[in-house]
Amino acid sequence: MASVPAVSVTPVSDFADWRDYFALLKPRVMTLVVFTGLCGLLAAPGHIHPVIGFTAVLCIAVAAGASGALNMWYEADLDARMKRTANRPIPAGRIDPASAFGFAVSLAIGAVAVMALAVNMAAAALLTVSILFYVFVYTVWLKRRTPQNIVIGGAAGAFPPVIGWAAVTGDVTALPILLFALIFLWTPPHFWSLALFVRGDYANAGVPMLPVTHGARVTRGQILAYTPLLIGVSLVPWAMHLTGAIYGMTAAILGAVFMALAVAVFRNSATDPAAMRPERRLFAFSVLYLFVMFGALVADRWLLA
Ligand code: HEM
Ligand SMILES: CC(C)=CCC/C(C)=C/CC/C(C)=C/COP(=O)(O)OP(=O)(O)O
Repeated sequence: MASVPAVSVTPVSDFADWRDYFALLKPRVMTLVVFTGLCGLLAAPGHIHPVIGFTAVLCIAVAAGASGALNMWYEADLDARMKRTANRPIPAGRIDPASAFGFAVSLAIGAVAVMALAVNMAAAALLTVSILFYVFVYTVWLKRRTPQNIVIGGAAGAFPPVIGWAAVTGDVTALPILLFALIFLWTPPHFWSLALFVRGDYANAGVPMLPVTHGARVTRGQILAYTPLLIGVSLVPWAMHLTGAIYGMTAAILGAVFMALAVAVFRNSATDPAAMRPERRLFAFSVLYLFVMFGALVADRWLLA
């Protein structure tokens, strides 16, 4: 007798729950966005009521999450072709694109509206620019067109400390502009070190990331070229006496480590991701670097004030 076929039970994970909506917000990347935004706010001169300050940081988090969700909505086709992203809620079929789009647009509009009403117009305007930059300039316009996508489009991720600062002061002065430049110059080594060891994914999806279009050697050279620029800019706030010794020493020490790791990447000639330990180390360190640098900025302002 033929055996009875097993009844197919749809796994619970095929249905969206709150965790899938949360995943749309790219929560891991958001940690650093929130931290740099909070540090921008804490480093700014003047006073902000703690509830308003909390609201401003929440708006930055929600807006960053909303633009991450819009990025996932727009790129579901690419995400489906990459191992790292294939299980995201939209390509995996757990959230339908229309629901994701509605969710993301509502959050983005809500975040800007609350920032405008509860905090100030300068912070709301900067928040709007950063959302539009991530969604239109990076995701829609540049990502599929040029290996410079993350250099130009990456500026979106440099806005949070400027927004945090503007939430307190209502304006933008030299220090927040330097913090913007710091993240702007940090993004290429951050991303290209990762892109080297996940190059295959981007090649499969046809995304023109630098290691795909110009190979590992050029990418490693570009990482090495950006690192001294990053270190140079990181020291300017201290040289201009906009920050104190804690920040200055942190920038010097972490900058030296960053440089040593970038040199190790440059000296590596491996093309097999399994032999890209220097690249993995630099990527992991890049995240720690930004956390510690912004922590030092706040420590300076509050401990040495
Ligand atoms: C265009 C610029 C950028 C690109 C293309 C990029 C890309 C990536 C990718 C693909 C990952 C891998 C892990 C993941 O999918 O979560 C990652 C990790 C990460 N990125 Fe970026 N990134 C950029 C800029 C930024 C910025 C500006 C920040 C924050 C200031 C940031 C913070 C992080 C953090 C914290 C992680 C680690 C997440 C984890 O623990 O897995 N990134 N980035
Ligand atoms: C306040 C505000 C709106 C902040 C902007 C948020 C932000 C951190 C933007 C930086 C860009 C970023 C994380 C790109 C990720 O690349 P990707 O989207 O190509 O990554 P993926 O391959 O993982 O989808």
